[in-house]
Amino acid sequence: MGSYPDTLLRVAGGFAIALLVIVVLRRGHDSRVYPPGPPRRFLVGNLGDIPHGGYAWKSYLEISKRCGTCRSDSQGVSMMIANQAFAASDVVYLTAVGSKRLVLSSFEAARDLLDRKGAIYSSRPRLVVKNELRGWDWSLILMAYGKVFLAYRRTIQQEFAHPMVVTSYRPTIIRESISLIRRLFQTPGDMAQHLKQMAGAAIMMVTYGHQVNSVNDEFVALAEAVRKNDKEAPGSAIIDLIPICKYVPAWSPGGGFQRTALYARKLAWNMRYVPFQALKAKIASGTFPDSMVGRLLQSDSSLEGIDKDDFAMNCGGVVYSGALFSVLYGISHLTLAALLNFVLAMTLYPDVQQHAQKELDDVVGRDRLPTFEDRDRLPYVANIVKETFRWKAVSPLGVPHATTEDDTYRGMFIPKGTTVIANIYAMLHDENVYKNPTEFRPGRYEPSPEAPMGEPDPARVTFGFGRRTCPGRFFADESVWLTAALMLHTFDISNPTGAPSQVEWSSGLVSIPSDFPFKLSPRFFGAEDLVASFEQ
Ligand code: HEM
Repeated sequence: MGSYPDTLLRVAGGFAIALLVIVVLRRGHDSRVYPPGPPRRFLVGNLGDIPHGGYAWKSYLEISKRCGTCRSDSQGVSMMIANQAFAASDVVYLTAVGSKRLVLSSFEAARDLLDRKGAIYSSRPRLVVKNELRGWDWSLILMAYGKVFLAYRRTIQQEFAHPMVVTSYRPTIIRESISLIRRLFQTPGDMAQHLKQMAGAAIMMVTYGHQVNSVNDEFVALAEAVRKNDKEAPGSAIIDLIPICKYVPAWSPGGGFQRTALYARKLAWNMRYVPFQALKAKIASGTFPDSMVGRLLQSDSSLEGIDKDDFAMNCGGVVYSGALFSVLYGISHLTLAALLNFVLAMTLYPDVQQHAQKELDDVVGRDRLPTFEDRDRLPYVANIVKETFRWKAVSPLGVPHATTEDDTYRGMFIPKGTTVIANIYAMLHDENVYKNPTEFRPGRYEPSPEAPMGEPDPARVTFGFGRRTCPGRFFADESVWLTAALMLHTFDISNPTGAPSQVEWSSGLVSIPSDFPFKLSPRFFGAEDLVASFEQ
């Protein structure tokens, strides 16, 4: 916000006050009961409660705990009820300057609303800066619910459905994971770079049929340029709160954001146009690498009036860059974050690692590498992957949904146009569901007297909800599983310092751990040769 000149702020402030007066006047006639929320202040509502300055998932969880003692009165105005001990509220409602937010912090609430009432809980909030000024409305991730959204969603979902991943994408996942392990044997200290390259290369290959051979790849650089230029979280700018400001002309004081937006548009265009054109040129020259974008260019499916080239180009852009996630990192960074969390957990929990390695020795032995065919016979390794996705949420607040109709839930009114935030972090650390949630404990998924079916698979939460559930979840899960199994099989992962690791996770749409001490040592004689001689 500091980058916007004072004039714009003053204009924005004027509009805000006018809008607030209208909102307050209208509230006076409202007799509905809203979900609980912190007390609202005159004119500004919950503006001061809406988390700023990072780690919003923790702040929302605190609000939800406090709001066990909040009640909405019949005027829709929330207040704290002093000295009363209610359980935390898993549904919290905040309003500010005309915007409405509902924060869900239990799986049950997310399932009831986002899954079961998907028909009215599957849109995205209006994003003035990102979509309307910077032109990201082509991106499925940010698209409002409707016919065009459904056309894109159907395609991406089919392209990344489980059978498709198994039959078409596994060879790429295997090739990139093996090549990662080879690089780890050569320069283990560069692990983070190698993991990043692996995750990006796999996506790039299945999307455009393009082989990424180094982190300096030209297409990767285009996405990186977008990331560097586009750091604000979508929906966080003052213009998002007061959309009318978007009409401030570029030549007027405070209109500099228009020029920034134009530049951002150009970068985003290059990011999806350049790899797309490169693929088209390859196809024209007769060297047609199998890829999602290539298949779409050749398909005849109905596209709701969207130009076929635009459709294929936008699908490629969505999968590769992941519009929303590229604000901080590309989609591949979600996979990277999960893998870094896995390695960190192995340095912190050597018993877990040894247990998995014993399972690998028993099932796979030491004269070959684990493959997807071994997966069902390696339940402990599978549980390590589940626990990796639960222990540290890589996308702690997911992507906000928005309602397209008024609704009532547990007798509380939820208006049309409400932004709905699923606090994935809170759900994965819910003590009613996961015992000692901060501990990395893969055994929690095994049956026990307290949980006869084991604790629930975090995948029901990690990848979002309902009609917007992550379509890339099978691809991500298989990539993380194979990499984890190969690393556990070939390396001992340890903390060389012996001292506790001081790790911080970044705040933002993707939460990624900071550097931490680790050492990768070959686990048995011949491990490197197994990897070097591996053929698909
Ligand atoms: C560890 C890896 C990943 C995690 C944790 C993850 C998580 C998520 C989450 C939480 C959402 C929002 C869901 C919602 O709105 O409720 C999402 C959306 C999405 N993800 Fe993933 N994702 C991962 C990897 C991938 C990959 C590899 C792809 C590539 C195919 C992908 C493609 C998408 C797309 C296109 C959407 C938008 C769907 C829509 O708006 O309808 N994701 N992801």
